[in-house]
Amino acid sequence: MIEWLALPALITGAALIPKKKMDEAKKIDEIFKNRGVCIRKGDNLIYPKLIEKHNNDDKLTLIYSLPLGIGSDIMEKAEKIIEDGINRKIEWEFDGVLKIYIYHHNLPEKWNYSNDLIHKDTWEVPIGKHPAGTIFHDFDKYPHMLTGGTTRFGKTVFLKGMLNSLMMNQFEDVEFYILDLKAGLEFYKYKSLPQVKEVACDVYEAAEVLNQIVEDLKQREMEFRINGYTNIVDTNIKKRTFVIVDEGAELSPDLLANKQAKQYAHFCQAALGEIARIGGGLGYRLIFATQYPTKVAVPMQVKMNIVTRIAFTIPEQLGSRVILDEPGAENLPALPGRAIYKVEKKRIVQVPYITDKQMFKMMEEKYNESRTSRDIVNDNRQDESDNHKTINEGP
Ligand SMILES: Nc1ncnc2c1ncn2[C@@H]1O[C@H](COP(=O)(O)OP(=O)(O)OP(=O)(O)O)[C@@H](O)[C@H]1O
Repeated sequence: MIEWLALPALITGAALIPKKKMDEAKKIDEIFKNRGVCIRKGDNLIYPKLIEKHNNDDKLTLIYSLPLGIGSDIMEKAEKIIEDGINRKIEWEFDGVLKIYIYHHNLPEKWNYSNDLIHKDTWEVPIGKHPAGTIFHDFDKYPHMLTGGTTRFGKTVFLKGMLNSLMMNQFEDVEFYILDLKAGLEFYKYKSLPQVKEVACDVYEAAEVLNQIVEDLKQREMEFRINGYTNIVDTNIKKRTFVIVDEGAELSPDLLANKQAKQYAHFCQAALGEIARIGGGLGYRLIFATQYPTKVAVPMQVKMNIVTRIAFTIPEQLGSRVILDEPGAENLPALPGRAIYKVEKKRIVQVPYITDKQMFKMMEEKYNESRTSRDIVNDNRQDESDNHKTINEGP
């Protein structure tokens, strides 16, 4: 009797033993098999081969050797499938071997801009939180930036965050020209800041401002030539000039109906191309943003000279290719501030959130601080001039 009962008990016991969770590497192997990510050699199918596996506090890194004939393009197709299969976002890169990164911690859905993001006296601005830490972009290393994404996913907040960081970092040495082609609704309010030289609100004003910038650029180029300078970062010149374009598509002749506006737009695109092409070494930094990431909205000359790309959520893979030169942004979750930052490699980040109110408050504090320190400097100058006077007026 006891023996008779023992068998079902064993079976029930076996059913209660939890199944061993399939680990990520095994799941990915399975996905490669199920999706036929392989090449055929005779009767054999050869799949990507896991050659190394590292696990640390931040992430699991899986390194695969790929059989000849399979390139990084397989990941363009497999990325989303792997993410669905392991239920986590992944990052990957290919440098002879395929590296897949699976982070242990998820990104926050929102986090606020704060004072500790200010890197005083540098040209570094926070881009966003990444599972491995906060990522900063150095405008002296990579002078220009192209950003795109569907409306309402955080481009403007991102641009404002950068404006704020640059102001806080380099209060005395930064200047801005802003082409706010959404009728000035976002940036015109910053026009009274001494650092903001001009805010253009339509294609005609933009052409005027860009004309001025191109003139200055030529002048600066001549000065550099005379002095034998090749790049501003190797000189003592501290000033940097940022040209921010928010809604670059408004400068696309193909998207404008009015004949005269088209002509101005042609000029604007050519001028922006020139800034992107030669401005970097001369201290000009172009930030070009658009919510219509199409070939006509992003001039070729601009795109070709911008290494740094930031894509917010974009519905079509085509749009991701315009901004990043590869797919990915179409797979981002529909969260404002979630973006792919690409320079050297792609990283998914959550951009810090900042409001106009917070910016005005920080800027006001900064003005008060700089006025106080300027008053102190002026007091010293007073002493010096008094000394000077005394000497001049001596017997
Ligand atoms: N980094 C962020 N974190 C959390 N929420 C954000 C973030 N950025 C933007 N948002 C939210 O998304 C809304 C839209 O952001 P934003 O105006 O920057 O979008 P946009 O892409 O510039 O849109 P549009 O092109 O229509 O101006 C904001 O009002 C805010 O509520």
